[in-house]
Amino acid sequence: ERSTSSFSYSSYHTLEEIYSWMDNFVTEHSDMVSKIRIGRSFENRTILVLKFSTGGSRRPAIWIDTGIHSREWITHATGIWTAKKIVSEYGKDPVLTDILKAMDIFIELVTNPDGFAFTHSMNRLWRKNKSTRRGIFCIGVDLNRNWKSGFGGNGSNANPCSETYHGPSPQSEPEVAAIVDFITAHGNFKALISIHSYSQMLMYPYGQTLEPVSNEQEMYDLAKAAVKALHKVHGIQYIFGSISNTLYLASGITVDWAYDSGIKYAFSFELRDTGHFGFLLPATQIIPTAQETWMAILTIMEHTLRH
Ligand SMILES: O=C(O)[C@H](Cc1ccccc1)CC(O)(O)C[N+](=O)[O-]
Ligand SMILES: [Zn+2]
Repeated sequence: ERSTSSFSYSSYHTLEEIYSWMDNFVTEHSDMVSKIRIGRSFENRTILVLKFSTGGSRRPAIWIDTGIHSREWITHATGIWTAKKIVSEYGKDPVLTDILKAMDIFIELVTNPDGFAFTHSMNRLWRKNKSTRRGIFCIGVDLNRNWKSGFGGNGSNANPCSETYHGPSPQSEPEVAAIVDFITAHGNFKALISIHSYSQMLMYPYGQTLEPVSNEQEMYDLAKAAVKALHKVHGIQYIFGSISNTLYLASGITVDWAYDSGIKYAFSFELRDTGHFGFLLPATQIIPTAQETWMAILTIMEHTLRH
């Protein structure tokens, strides 16, 4: 494909189609968008991040990742639509324009490329990455349990055959280490949004404990405002709160690491639906889901800009 004009934002795509779209997208928006390779996956696929910037150097930054769990296809599709929305709205939407005049946005669309390829080739419901180790007879680590904060705690599993296997050590997985190294080296991230599906929830740390974060009231109020903005678009109801309170204990997760690393506005979405289709959400819901999620993301980004 030579241009993004033939790309369908209302369809699910393969890894190759997404990587090809990224190349065309960067070419077509080279004034604002660049592509950064932050590492390689276990099976040696390149791990790519899109950077949206209108200038400056090392501006305060916002991180968005989708697809850390490979079967959650609505999240990659939402991320792609969001990338297109950012370049379309700059200079039009005053809030987004203000954000991009002061901050940079980084989006990692395929955070688990090996798992994603596997959901297309062999097992649509694969969740983990595809790492293997000598003497271990089950494949893959849950990349949302492999982070340093609370590693190995309740809400993660030491059994390699578990869907929530935390791996042999924190950041043992190249897909996690690549993000940790990139965000740590950058050193100026103010917000992190890690997008999952499904359940229709907007959550914040901690997952590892029921203890509230220091800015719990602020996070609660921001999540409430974001969920309200989301609901206004298509009437979809989200619940919100801390991960441990709203969902269950989960240890070694992305947003607990981000929060403990000083990224105070760390959130995790669970997109549509509430279980009717689950991970197999029909493609007809991609654009409606992305449209409503955009309003919540914009709310979080604006708060980050202004605080
Ligand atoms: O267990 C998980 O990692 C997510 C819930 C979650 C999401 C963010 C931080 C901690 C937990 C649930 C899901 O999105 O993976 C759906 N699922 O259980 O497959
Ligand atoms: Zn998930």
